[in-house]
Amino acid sequence: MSQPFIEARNVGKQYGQDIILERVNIQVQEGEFVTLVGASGCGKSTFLKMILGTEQASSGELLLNGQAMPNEPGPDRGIVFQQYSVFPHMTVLENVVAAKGFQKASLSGYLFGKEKQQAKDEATEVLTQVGLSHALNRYPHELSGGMKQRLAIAQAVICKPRILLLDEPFGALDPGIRADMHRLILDLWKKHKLTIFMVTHDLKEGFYLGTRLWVFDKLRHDPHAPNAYGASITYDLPVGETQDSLYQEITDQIRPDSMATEQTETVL
Ligand SMILES: Nc1ncnc2c1ncn2[C@@H]1O[C@H](COP(=O)(O)OP(=O)(O)OP(=O)(O)O)[C@@H](O)[C@H]1O
Repeated sequence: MSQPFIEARNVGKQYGQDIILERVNIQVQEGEFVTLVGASGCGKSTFLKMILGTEQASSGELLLNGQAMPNEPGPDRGIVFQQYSVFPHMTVLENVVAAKGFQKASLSGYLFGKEKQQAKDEATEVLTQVGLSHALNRYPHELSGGMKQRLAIAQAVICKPRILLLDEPFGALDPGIRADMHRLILDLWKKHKLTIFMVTHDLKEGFYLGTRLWVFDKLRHDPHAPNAYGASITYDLPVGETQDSLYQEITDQIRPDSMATEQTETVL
């Protein structure tokens, strides 16, 4: 097998005395679509932040192409959060052009002349891909939740990341809109040959969208010291094209408190 694109070797993470993650060992090849599920607070977002470069492992090694993961965000890694992270005072087009500008090395992030026109053309192209070509001149407050999330995705995609990190990106959207977003993300994944890591609280969504599903859970518990042990990846499953029998098996096997109690319905 070729060198993994991303590899975690015995990765652990703690904040002060609290152990969040321990003994995380994984290898991921470029082009995989990994979905991450697990109880609230078990460290899924923390793991994404370590790939993004805004958090570092406390122990072990996290590698990108065999080298230490850069300890700051870079254009090769884009992220979309559940809460819409767009600039409220800019139009849809300006938001995406600005995202491209911040990618530039210039301190101001401003683009000028030919470069700016090129960024506008690229932004228009990406906004067409995410279905927002009719809303280029609207402001975020004039957009629906789904449209805002399409905009946030366009901001990430224009930077041409190789890795796209999605932290519950559809959690705030209603089921009908989520089905549209699923189609969009699968299209972008294929078109741009992305490697995706997506946190979701919806197990069915995780099974449907991913090529691989990770369950984060604690293997060790001390009832007197709940933060003495961290979560690991307790299941690493090939998924995709909803495998109903496997889905049922995992639903039955993972601890009842491993998933959020919130019941969300996924329309597939
Ligand atoms: N900067 C920080 N300093 C201290 N503790 C933190 C910090 N960031 C996260 N934590 C703690 O780390 C634990 C894991 O948080 P994280 O957000 O990774 O969990 P999660 O699995 O993504 O949860 P959720 O599903 O609710 O989003 C939590 O207990 C959280 O309070």
